[in-house]
Amino acid sequence: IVAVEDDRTGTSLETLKRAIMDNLFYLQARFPSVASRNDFYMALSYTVRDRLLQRWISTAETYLQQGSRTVCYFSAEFLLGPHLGNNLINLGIRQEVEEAVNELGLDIEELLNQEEEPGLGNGGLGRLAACYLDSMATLEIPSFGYGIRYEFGIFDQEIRDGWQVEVTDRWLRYGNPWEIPRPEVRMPVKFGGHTRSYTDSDGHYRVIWDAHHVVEGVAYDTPILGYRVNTANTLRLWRAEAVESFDFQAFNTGNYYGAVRDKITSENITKVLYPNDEPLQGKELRLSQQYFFSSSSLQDMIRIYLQHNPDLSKFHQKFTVQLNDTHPAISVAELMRLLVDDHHLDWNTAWNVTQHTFAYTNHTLLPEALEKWPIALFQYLLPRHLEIIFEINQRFLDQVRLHYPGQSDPLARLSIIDESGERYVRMANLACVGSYAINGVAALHTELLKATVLHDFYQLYPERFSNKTNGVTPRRWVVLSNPGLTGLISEQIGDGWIKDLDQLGQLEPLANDHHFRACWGKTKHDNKVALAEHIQAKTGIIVDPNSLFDIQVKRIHEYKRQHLNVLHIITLYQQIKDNPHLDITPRTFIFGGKAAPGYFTAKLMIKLITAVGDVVNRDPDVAGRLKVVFLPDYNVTFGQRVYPAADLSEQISTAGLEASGTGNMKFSMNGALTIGTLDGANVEIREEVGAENFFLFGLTTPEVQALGAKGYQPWDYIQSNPQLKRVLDLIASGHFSHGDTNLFQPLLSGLWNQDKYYLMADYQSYIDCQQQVSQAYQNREQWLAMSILNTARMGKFSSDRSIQDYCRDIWHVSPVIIKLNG
Ligand SMILES: CCc1ccc([C@H](C)CC(=O)N[C@@H]2O[C@H](CO)[C@@H](O)[C@H](O)[C@H]2O)cc1
Repeated sequence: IVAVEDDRTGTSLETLKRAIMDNLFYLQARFPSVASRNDFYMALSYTVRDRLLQRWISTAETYLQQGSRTVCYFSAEFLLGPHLGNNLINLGIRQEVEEAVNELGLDIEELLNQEEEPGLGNGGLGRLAACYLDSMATLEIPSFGYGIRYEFGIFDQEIRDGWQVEVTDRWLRYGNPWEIPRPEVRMPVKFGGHTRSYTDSDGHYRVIWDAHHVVEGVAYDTPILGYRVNTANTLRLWRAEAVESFDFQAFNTGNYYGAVRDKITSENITKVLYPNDEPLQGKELRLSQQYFFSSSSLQDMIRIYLQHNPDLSKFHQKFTVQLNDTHPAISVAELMRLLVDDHHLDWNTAWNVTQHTFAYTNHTLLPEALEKWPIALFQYLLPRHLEIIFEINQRFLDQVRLHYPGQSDPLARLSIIDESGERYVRMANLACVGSYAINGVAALHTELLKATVLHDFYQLYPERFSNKTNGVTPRRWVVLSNPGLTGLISEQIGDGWIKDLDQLGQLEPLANDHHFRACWGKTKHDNKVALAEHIQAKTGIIVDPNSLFDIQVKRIHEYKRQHLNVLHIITLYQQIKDNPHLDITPRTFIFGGKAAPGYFTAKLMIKLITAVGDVVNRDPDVAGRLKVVFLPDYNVTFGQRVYPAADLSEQISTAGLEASGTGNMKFSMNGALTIGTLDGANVEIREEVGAENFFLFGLTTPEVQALGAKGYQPWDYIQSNPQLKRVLDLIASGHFSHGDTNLFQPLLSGLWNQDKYYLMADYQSYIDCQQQVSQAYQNREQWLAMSILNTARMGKFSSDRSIQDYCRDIWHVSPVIIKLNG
């Protein structure tokens, strides 16, 4: 008897081919000859989705049955990246599907590139959330991701005449096969209005919130499949809908706008992601977005909880919530409101539940990124929460007063309310007061948190503080991005490393193996050739894959110092102009990154990069030995192309300012060597790979602080360094701006006068270090050995290790093994 495989779950060649064609027919209502590439992409995606649904449903069922303790990851951003390729890897059916697609006369790469990536995040914070979802599922941890389903994600970036231009990201225009709408999961979210209090029949003090308007949060679920496990967790993203999407009365009176006003204003809440990656803009809509998803998520958790437990005083034993920075910190006040006002718990019980539910992760030390909201805005938008925050703060300060008898300063600093000048609600303080655990994202960052911005809280609650160094998922960032390297590694040590990254250590001895080094080098070269083709296709610039690929990709920000990188390029350029026969290591400088639309200096930095590129790339003296490329629209798909092709990873932020960095980990895992400062996770990468395999330069954090304290004069460094002066003068001369001496004035005067990020102080050390890099690159065997050792020693930086740390030290949650039913 020929066993006929189930069309929905079978993975044999014939079954897959039939399933793809069935989905093209029954879901896309298309037959092959008229079907578009998107039709085939959709048909394939549904075919793959079918094969993870069984896991998804079995997982949900098991969690319900077992009532497992569950982690909820609250994040305003999830930078997921394209799903199809990742799900093929995690299901372990990449080969089978590629064969089926080929037999149908289609090209899997084309179909993979058809997917619009869900750009529901800005940068590091959003991508970390996505890596953590992958690891929580792979480690079989019962968990939910909760966030916002923005209709428009991070803008698409185009470069026109060297300048960034933002283009709306209509990622949903062709539909999204990876989400399941849950129209019945709707949560009412109130805004504005007033509160009134009364004493109820049992003499309890009760508060009613008469809201100005109500918006409904509607759930959209995306399966998050683990790697080679049966677990598929859920990412629940909320979309805002009007309670009444059409007002017939208004319509009948001919007030057509009135008829849809509610619909428009409500839906505006989840219309678009705020494209800022550090600088704060106290916009009302931003606070509305934060409250909207925090409230919808907490209401949903209480709904799920009450299905099995009537007693909410034990809510924190079932659920724990990780606050991804302060963006969801309003949740602390919202859980109190839900427990006290809606479920009539007494204040102390509710506070005990709240404090044992939340844990807070800080991702930045930049003062301008620490969120604080004007009291007036709170009064207007969230009047009941303001009352609750005042009550929380009063009770908190009563405690603090015991700790600091007669001292007002610590109280003023610790208070959730900033009383100086216009009054604000400090969201980091609310998060710290309302959480049982507080962590930074790299060892240095956590120490700086304890010593600076959260020092007072550390004094008060030292036991709550811990470090949780970031990590990245090796599934997307090695297996999916770098199949060549994956094959080479697994050939040598098996594929256990994909779920246990410390096994990469077994590669160490091979660093001394000439043949393995050659294979390693070839893999890297093949990736560089592929990237070179992509660069030519996207920008028309021809780059030499034999040159050193020196890459800096991350959000554009002065503290990340992309402009210091440019100073190095101009230094090399001048050396060549001075002596065209100079023996220089040919380099290709590749940049990528978006600037927040309102961040003028960052946009000018992009223009500087493209302007210098235009001149250097065409200069006959340079003769192609230096190439400068700004590759537009840096996103997850872009990252998957660029990390495997790098020789040198630029991690050159001012010491003390990059909380961790995660690109640094992705580069090193793919065999790139790092040039960097002792900042963020660079410190730990250097510890793991060995100082001899890391190109270190620049001031340390204490040195930066000391220089700042004693009064930093950037001009002193320029005066005493002719090479540096010549570089700045060349920019000022208009050499890179068609003679326009004004264009880069704002950048130059910032460096001459203030140089807030110590570029002048670090310039010479950086240049000297880059010289060492060029020399090292000349010694191919040595470079390959260093590259192999970098990858071999990256075990610590798997997001699986990070999540295991959170489970052990903060969440106290254990894996639940899923058995597939039916
Ligand atoms: C209010 C606007 C705003 C938006 C996003 C943010 C994020 C915290 C910025 C961010 O992405 N931080 C990065 O987080 C990464 C993950 O932990 C770290 O690796 C980076 O060092 C940090 O800059 C701050 C302020």
